[in-house]
Amino acid sequence: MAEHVLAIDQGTTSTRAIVFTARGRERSRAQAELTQHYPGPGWVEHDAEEIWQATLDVTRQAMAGAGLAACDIAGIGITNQRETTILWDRATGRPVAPAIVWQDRRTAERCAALAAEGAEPMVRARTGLLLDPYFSATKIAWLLDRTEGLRARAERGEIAFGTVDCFLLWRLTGGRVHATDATNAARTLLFDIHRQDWDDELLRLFGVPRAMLPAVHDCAHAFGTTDPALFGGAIAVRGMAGDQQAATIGQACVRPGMIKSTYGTGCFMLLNTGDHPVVSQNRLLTTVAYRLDGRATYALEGSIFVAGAAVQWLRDGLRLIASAGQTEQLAHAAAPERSVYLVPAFTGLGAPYWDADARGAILGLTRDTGIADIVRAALEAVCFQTRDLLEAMTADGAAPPTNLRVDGGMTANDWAMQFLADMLAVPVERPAVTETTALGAAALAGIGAGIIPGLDALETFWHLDRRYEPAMATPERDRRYAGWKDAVSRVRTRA
Ligand SMILES: Nc1ncnc2c1ncn2[C@@H]1O[C@H](COP(=O)(O)OP(=O)(O)O)[C@@H](O)[C@H]1O
Ligand SMILES: O=P(O)(O)OC[C@H](O)CO
Repeated sequence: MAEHVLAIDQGTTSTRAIVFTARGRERSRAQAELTQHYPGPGWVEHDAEEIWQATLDVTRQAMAGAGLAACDIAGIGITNQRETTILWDRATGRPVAPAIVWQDRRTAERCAALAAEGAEPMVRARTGLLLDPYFSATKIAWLLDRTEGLRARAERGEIAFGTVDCFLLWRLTGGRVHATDATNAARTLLFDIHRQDWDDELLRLFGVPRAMLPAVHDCAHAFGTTDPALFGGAIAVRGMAGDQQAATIGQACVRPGMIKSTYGTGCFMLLNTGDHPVVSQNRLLTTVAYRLDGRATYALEGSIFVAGAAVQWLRDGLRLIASAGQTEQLAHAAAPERSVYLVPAFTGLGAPYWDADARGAILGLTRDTGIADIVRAALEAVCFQTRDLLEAMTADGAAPPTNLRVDGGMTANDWAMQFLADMLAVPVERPAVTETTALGAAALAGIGAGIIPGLDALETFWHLDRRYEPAMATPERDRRYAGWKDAVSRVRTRA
């Protein structure tokens, strides 16, 4: 009997495939970097063909690394960067434009116009989201309106829309299946999270033809089987979830009140609110954490657009550092008395500010400011923003957490994790398996395949690697956070 599951984790900066056992142990992995394209200020694009080729390569490598054939894999789980928008020709399977990435701000004006028309309350009530370029709907409309003849073709059903999960499923199944799951659908601005269905009024508002949309299924579902030519035999695709939702599962945050924060390109904090969709009074998002057996579990989400991306910018943009890992040693070396603040609003500000037009700034520079101070400020900014989110969540009525489970590439940085615990005054816990996103997708596939009994099993998969205890005195913590709030107020374009 096949006793392994394979997770495909298609993130913003890389594509990974990881083979897990039915007990959540990693057997092998493969990874490929993804090229980022910045064709204009605030624009971010990916090449969907590159994403597909990388997915094929890493999947084959991970299977070979574990010495497994297609018949040994009980199911594939797909997890993905969310919201990123791909349109393709159903006849050829080829993308008709570059993928517009979740960070892209090109539709900020359109969102502002819709808000001025008074559309936001209805959009919020049905989707749990806000009118922001982050989500897919205005990106789809932008593509339809900017490419000659595309809207008419979409209306005739010749063009398909999908987030990355959906596009990969289409390609994996040889163009036979056009489907997504409820967590990804919930990020489009077109999906009613209460009725769990696409919404005609939202489709009209955003100008998106229904004929483009995929079917929406539970996260553990028989989505289809891969084209046998791809991996030497057909493999069933049995799990699917957006990456932050998959990380919530992988972190075993499967009971109401449990909370996790993931530090990859951006930072996303999700609080499981059970079968109750909590409406935030503090500009957090209400979203689907997962849907199993037709029942949705909801989450309150705080989304920050730039976390590890600030470290990448220091490395690739400014060339202040040679590697992300160097930031730890430099942060230690920075003089503690210097107060430099870096507001990484490169693509606007996400939760709880939602200011698409804000742009980044570095404040508090003096003649003796050095590279180490700027590096430290970039790491601190991620922690300050996490505190912004936690304060919004507790203001929304969440009980103050007893700990925060963290994961993602940036959590390798011990200095940053200690500062995070200090800033939140909450212990921070890093699990032994930091690939929680992939683990969550693998778990969904394992549940779909019947080799993992259910979400409760995730609790037995979770083991602590390191716990960071808060050590900073309250006045110092408050002084530094007040400095951050002041820095943010300087870049905001609206209250
Ligand atoms: N030791 C480190 N210190 C700080 N940031 C790091 C470190 N290692 C990796 N990162 C950052 O983590 C991010 C990669 O994390 P990952 O979870 O793979 O992201 P994604 O899923 O968004 O592609 C990069 O932005 C990188 O700059
Ligand atoms: O690629 P990540 O891990 O930064 O996640 C991206 C998010 O899903 C965007 O909403």
